[in-house]
Amino acid sequence: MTNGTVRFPLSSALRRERKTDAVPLVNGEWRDKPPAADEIKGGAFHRLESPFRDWITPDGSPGPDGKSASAAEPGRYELYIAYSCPWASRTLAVRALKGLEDAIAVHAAEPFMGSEGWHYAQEQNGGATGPFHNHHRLYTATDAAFTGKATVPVLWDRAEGRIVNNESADIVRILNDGFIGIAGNDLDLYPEALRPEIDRWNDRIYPALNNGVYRAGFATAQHAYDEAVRDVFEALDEIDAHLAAHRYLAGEWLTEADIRLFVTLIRFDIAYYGAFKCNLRYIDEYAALPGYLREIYQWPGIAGTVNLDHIKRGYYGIRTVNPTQIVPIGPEIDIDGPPGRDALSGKGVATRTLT
Ligand SMILES: N[C@@H](CCC(=O)N[C@@H](CS)C(=O)NCC(=O)O)C(=O)O
Repeated sequence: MTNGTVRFPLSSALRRERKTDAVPLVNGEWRDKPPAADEIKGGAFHRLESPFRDWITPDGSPGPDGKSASAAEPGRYELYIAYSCPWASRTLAVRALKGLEDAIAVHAAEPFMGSEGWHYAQEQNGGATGPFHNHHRLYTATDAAFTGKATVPVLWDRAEGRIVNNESADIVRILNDGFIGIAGNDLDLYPEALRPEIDRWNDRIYPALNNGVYRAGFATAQHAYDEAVRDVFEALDEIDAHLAAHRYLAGEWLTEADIRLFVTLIRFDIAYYGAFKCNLRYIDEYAALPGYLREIYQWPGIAGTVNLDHIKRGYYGIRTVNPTQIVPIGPEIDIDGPPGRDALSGKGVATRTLT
């Protein structure tokens, strides 16, 4: 011991290794790494950027900011997801709301990652890629020398055998806008007139809540955990007060911002409270949030995108977070009861003309 500091030569060697080599796929080769090993800096969790960011548009013309795009076609694109994952779940929710179930097939991974990351119970046949079990094959089929993480969700192009996009925030917009004439309806979860309001909520909710719970759960330093949990509950308090007076985040219309909030709320009491130690309060203890959560859960199509068993097993199965991987029995949550929000005026999801 020197100057009150205990030195662990092994752990500093491990830290050095992490800097160069902590992602699971290195030059296309898989190495077994615990989730988030590459994303902890100074005890705090910093999420990596998603690398595949192409677009799909109705006619293949470039996407937003001139992004390279291919044309929407029924049956050509597929979603690879895990029900435990909130990022994947928001793409599933938008697929359901937009009536894209027949046009875009879904492949659901097993609820938690094994030594080769996300994997599928049955063999998958990703078009040109052929049969595979492991999700990382989608990444190496797209780029044989890929270095990084093999995350869900993936929006996959069967025709070209490659990942179009692996950023859920993009995929939500692609599903909303890219499949006009193929989607089962004309609903618009990101209407022009509400964009500033939606963007404001997204900017509030992503760092403090959607990613805030991960910053709490993956923190390896007390200060990083404390800060993250404070952010989580400050945001929940503010949103609860807002939703006591407004039906949805952006007022009378249900939008993309509500879907982004929903996927975190539905995981909160059964997973984040325990596994990620976000335990100042349950969602169920708030005034407006429980009814709001029930309303969105009971929205046509949404309950089918939620698998509570996978959520619990997914989070309590994360090795670094819960080494025994024992899944707790409780708490029991009531999401089928009446939402009780009819006193607040709401118009549902807007159509493209915001009628
Ligand atoms: N920015 C990505 C994040 C996706 C993500 O982190 N997914 C997690 C599951 S919830 C994952 O696949 N992690 C794999 C790993 O960390 O190796 C998105 O929103 O699409």
